[in-house]
Amino acid sequence: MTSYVAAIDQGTTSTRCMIFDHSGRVVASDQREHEQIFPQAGWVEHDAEEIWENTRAVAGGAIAKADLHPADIVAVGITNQRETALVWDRNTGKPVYHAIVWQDTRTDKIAAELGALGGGQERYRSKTGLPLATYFSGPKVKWILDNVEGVRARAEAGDLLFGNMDTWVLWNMTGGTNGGVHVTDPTNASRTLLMDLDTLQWDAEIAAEMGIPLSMLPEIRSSSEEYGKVRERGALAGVPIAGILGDQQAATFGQACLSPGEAKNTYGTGNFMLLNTGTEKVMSENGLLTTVCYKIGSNDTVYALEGSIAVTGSLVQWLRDNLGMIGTAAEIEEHARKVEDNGGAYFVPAFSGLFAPYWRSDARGAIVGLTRFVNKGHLARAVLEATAFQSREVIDAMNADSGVPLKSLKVDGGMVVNELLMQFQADILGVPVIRPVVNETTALGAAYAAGLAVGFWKSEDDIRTNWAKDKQWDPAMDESRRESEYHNWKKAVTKTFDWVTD
Ligand SMILES: Nc1ncnc2c1ncn2[C@@H]1O[C@H](COP(=O)(O)OP(=O)(O)O)[C@@H](O)[C@H]1O
Ligand SMILES: O=P(O)(O)OC[C@H](O)CO
Repeated sequence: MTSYVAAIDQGTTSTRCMIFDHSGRVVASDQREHEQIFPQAGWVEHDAEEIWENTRAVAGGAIAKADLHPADIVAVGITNQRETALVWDRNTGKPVYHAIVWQDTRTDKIAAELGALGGGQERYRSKTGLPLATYFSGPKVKWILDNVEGVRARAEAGDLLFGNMDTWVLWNMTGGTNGGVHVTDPTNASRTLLMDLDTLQWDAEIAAEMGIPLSMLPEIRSSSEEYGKVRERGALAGVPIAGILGDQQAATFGQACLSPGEAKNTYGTGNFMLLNTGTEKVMSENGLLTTVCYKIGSNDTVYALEGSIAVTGSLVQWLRDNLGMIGTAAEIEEHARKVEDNGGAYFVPAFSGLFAPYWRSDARGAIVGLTRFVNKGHLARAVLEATAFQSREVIDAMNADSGVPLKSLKVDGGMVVNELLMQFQADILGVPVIRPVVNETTALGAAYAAGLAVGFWKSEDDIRTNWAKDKQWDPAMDESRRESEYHNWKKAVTKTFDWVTD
């Protein structure tokens, strides 16, 4: 009998279930989008119950499309949008508030107040690897406890649970109020500002400073081991859930970046570049994050440096949904191809402030360099180029932190079908850009973590063997143009600073 591994990919815009065979090939997949809720400027929420409903639907959908029985699936892995924070009642299974999404900036004041206790934005960096910014989960949980009526008392009474979306999906898949497992993995926990990067345990002192009861926090287990089995009524009934990786770490694993010095860049809602630094924890001096890359069972923890960019693909969505300038995301390339260059226009999408390498929550988006000459094609180019310029900035930071210049870049994610963007990325970096055959590296990485735990794949060598190149773009821009374009971009970025002054 042929066996398979399934992965649930709970992303920012949609939830997918994918089924993989032993060669890492996609056998079937199903996907559902969920609503993006914007209650006010800077706030972004998700309805966690809708997400759980979608998770059940796509698990059933993928199994049906593949015409398989749960007994054909040897393990399931979970991967997820990271940092997005949810608090729910362990007795009823009901969230006390929507999930607060990673892009949400409402915790700006909380971050500033915590920083004022001493050490400013760097207060928790030595323990957690992270700057004190709106991006991470801890302050989002504090906001819920401080602002939703009656919630703090319920949390202190031990009735409430916190989780990122991995934990919410796992708890529900393993039975919810009927014996649900309340667990996370170190890649997700390393995005909360609450986990000590050395011990891989919650830091009681930081949790106390944020007023978060330890009883709410999930147990931190490895990224690859059996946490429990899918509840009997589920589409994957009885299948062991055996892998959890935050989506960007999952993509790093799925891209076979398994040795120190190997890196990938994922182009989705935002962009996330991760460089495997091995068992060494490198502390950035250039605005990058230090994060857990993966921890496979009882093996040593592998760390990564990460350059997180909040807005890349979501800028294309914004053009489509808010401006109606394009009908589909793919149309942006058609418009961009009608012109030779950006016509002098630069679009800095600081919609959630700026993440790496700036960490400026006071920044807001700007289009600069406009003249009467600029047309729709130039703007389309400026939108795509923004992704490539932002990626160059994090790669420069990575080169500076690691001391080893990147020789080539492995890419994946929804935007890498855009050929113009990929060529411009190679041009502006001056190194080749390489796309793998299986672009669904996020789900694949979670499947690998689960499959390794149950012996479906024997070792990381199987992952290396399965990886194959699909396409490569080589730099074709001359050095002086590359540097002058990049110089203009850097100047454009400075125009977004100091916008939010309250
Ligand atoms: N042809 C394209 N050109 C540019 N951007 C695209 C294209 N197709 C999809 N995208 C963008 O890719 C993103 C979706 O990528 P995906 O990896 O599925 O995202 P996520 O996992 O973050 O939900 C969307 O933001 C969309 O705007
Ligand atoms: O869901 P994605 O692919 O947009 O990824 C979101 C990241 O995990 C946020 O840190």
